[in-house]
Amino acid sequence: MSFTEIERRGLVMLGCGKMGSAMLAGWLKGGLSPSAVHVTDPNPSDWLRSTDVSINADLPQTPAVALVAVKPQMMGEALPRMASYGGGATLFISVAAGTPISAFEAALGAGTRIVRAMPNTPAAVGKGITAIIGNEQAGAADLDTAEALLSAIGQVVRLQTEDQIDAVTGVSGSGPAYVFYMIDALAAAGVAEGLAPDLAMHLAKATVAGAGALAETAAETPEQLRINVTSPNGTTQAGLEVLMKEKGGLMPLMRATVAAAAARSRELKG
Ligand SMILES: NC(=O)C1=CN([C@@H]2O[C@H](COP(=O)(O)OP(=O)(O)OC[C@H]3O[C@@H](n4cnc5c(N)ncnc54)[C@H](O)[C@@H]3O)[C@@H](O)[C@H]2O)C=CC1
Ligand SMILES: O=C(O)[C@@H]1CCC=N1
Repeated sequence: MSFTEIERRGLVMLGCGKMGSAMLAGWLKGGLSPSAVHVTDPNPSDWLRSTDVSINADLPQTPAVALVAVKPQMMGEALPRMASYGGGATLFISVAAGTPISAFEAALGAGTRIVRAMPNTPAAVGKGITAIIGNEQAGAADLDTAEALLSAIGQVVRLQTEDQIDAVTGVSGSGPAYVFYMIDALAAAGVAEGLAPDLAMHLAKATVAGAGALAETAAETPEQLRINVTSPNGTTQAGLEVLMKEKGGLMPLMRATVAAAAARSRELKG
């Protein structure tokens, strides 16, 4: 399967909210024809309506790909609409947290090719990272197709086992939210030190974006990059003595944060 086939047979999206829209924005930006995309969503956003994709209209009979992007809690109600695509002709890609491959196999029937994926919202600007794992029916070509599609919105990593996806969800699926909160916290701390809110937010956003870009591209480890900022007995050292406290510092806090998210992912399986 290739993008040509997606253009020819269509891509159906079941649900197109925040995550679906982030992915769709990336695909449209990457050159996917809006006419190839068919969205089923009872509550399409203004942004979605502003695109030229087909919304809540007739669906293709055997689309190349069906992307499932509804909340796990809506799955039972939404998935039966896709049942006619089960059995093998259409490749299913689900981004739903918590919903295991076995639930799709039960709803869509034996022989259905399913790739479970965990993306994140920086997909909207082509900077996402998505982890994927396929079921037994999904062959190498299906994983290649999923990877090609998801590469249009950022990086793709392949998992060895499905249970890894709970930890992935806790780290990179939910991770952007932690970083956005860190931006808010950094900006609020700047305001508390006397900066105007706009300036503090500008500094916080640019610092997180710049540090992220440096961490991703530099040859040095994040640890070394941190050391490079830290002059002996200087300002950073004073700040890090608070942030790196063994008890109550960022390390145990992040450990507990990711553990809670991963535990919720496991819980959603029911
Ligand atoms: N938001 C994020 O950062 C990420 C979300 N996910 C997963 O993506 C999925 C969607 O999450 P969000 O986009 O955040 O939620 P959302 O609430 O923004 O989007 C869900 C969409 O599904 C639609 N919907 C509800 N019932 C439906 C039905 N019966 N048929 C078709 N569409 C229906 C809603 O109208 C909504 O537009 C979830 O399963 C979530 O676990 C995965 C990774 C990251
Ligand atoms: O919060 C959630 O459940 C979804 C999954 C990962 C990010 N958002």
